Amino acid sequence: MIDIKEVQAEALFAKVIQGLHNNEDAQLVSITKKIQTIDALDFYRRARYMGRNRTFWTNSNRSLFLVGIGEAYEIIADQSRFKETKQQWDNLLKQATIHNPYQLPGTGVIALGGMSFDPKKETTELWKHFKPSQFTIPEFQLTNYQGESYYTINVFVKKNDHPSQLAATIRQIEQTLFQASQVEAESFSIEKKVEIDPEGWKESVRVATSEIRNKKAEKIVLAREVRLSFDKQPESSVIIDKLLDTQANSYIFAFEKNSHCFIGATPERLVKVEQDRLLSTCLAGTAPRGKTKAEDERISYGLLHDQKNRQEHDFVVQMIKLAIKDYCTDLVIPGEPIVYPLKNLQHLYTPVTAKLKAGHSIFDIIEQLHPTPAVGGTPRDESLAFIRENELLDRGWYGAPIGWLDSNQNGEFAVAIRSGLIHGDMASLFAGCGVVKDSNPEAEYEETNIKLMPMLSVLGG
Ligand SMILES: C=C(O[C@H]1C=CC=C(C(=O)O)[C@@H]1O)C(=O)O
Ligand SMILES: [Mg+2]
Repeated sequence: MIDIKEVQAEALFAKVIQGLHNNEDAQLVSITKKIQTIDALDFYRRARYMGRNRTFWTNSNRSLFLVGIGEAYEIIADQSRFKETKQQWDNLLKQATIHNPYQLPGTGVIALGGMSFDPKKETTELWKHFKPSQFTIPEFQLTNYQGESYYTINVFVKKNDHPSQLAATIRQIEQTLFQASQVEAESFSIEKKVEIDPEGWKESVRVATSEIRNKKAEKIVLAREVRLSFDKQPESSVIIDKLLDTQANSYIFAFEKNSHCFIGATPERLVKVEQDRLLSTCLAGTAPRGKTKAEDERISYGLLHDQKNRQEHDFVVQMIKLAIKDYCTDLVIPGEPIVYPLKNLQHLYTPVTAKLKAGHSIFDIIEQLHPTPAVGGTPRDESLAFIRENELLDRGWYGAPIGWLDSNQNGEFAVAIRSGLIHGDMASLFAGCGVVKDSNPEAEYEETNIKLMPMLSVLGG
């Protein structure tokens, strides 16, 4: 990795091209500069008609926004996807020329992407554009970190590229990206809403409960799908806008792949790493919000003292503790959960902090953690086998790690729940819940209904 201080894009392209030996040789050039603060969603909106995929990401306290436009490079992996993604990323960085004087988390070259929930489950037509592991190094990237904007261009330069042509193309695209134009967002409305086999789903909850009572597993998370059709294809920027307005305390994300867009507002952090500081979260156990303050307090007190929900939560705490202990020191996990309030529901929440041991990366942690019992179950293999066989849907990227990493040991991944896939003028929304020995199919069904609300309400349902 070459780090340089002062740059002119065209001169830098020329220098890098000169250093390439043959036609197969290529190298990533990444240039970051600080710019006047601009709105992340505006930047995303302006790229709408560029014929490039867009990515949007913001963390739950809105201290970081990332927008990626296009693909300068893609890292795709299937088998051994954690190790392979890490290796491809390291190789790319080793050869890259990077100009980033700021070194703040999320600035400079980043990879943004996600994974499928279960690579062993056959991919259906619905998720054909989303790979088992797929990370994009965007061509154009905006990082808003603590209210300041940083702009990055990434170019994968080849031997027979022309520096002046590359620079001219970039300038042309930047005219659109930085032009203060008001892109009118057209509204859309739902024409049809279909729940995919709710009775069949309740039956699968019944079967899971009896497996658990027969000691085949302790917890199994089962998800279901609701399919919507619209009068026209919903534009993702409209949905993001509404999610930003309504879903505080949640990560908001969108990954476009051709005419498909995976989008949502998840409250669940999988892992955040800043240098060697590690944060993870146990989030499981659910209740609705109250209509008045008094009712809300009564419900959260009830949630904190409810045996069934505490058990659901505790499986996650125990698993995360075990999964990361060999990779960390200074591990701190409080003995009691607290309540994490969201707009439509509240969860049991236990924060996890630790120090990542030298030599380990965020990918090692994701590999250990995914899937936690908040989206898979306990024990992992048995619950996954049950889901693979009995669940009535292809989860695709739902329930899986999504996030970003930079070239300075920083990164953050969330668990992609409270989400849906927009495909043409249709959307598939997903919600699941933790089935334990005392689960009641009707109550679990109601729980998935409130988990569908964040997405349903912004889509007009
Ligand atoms: C699997 C989902 O939620 C998980 C996260 C928090 C609470 C959960 C629960 O109480 O069942 C689930 O484990 C989902 O929203 O689709
Ligand atoms: Mg639950």
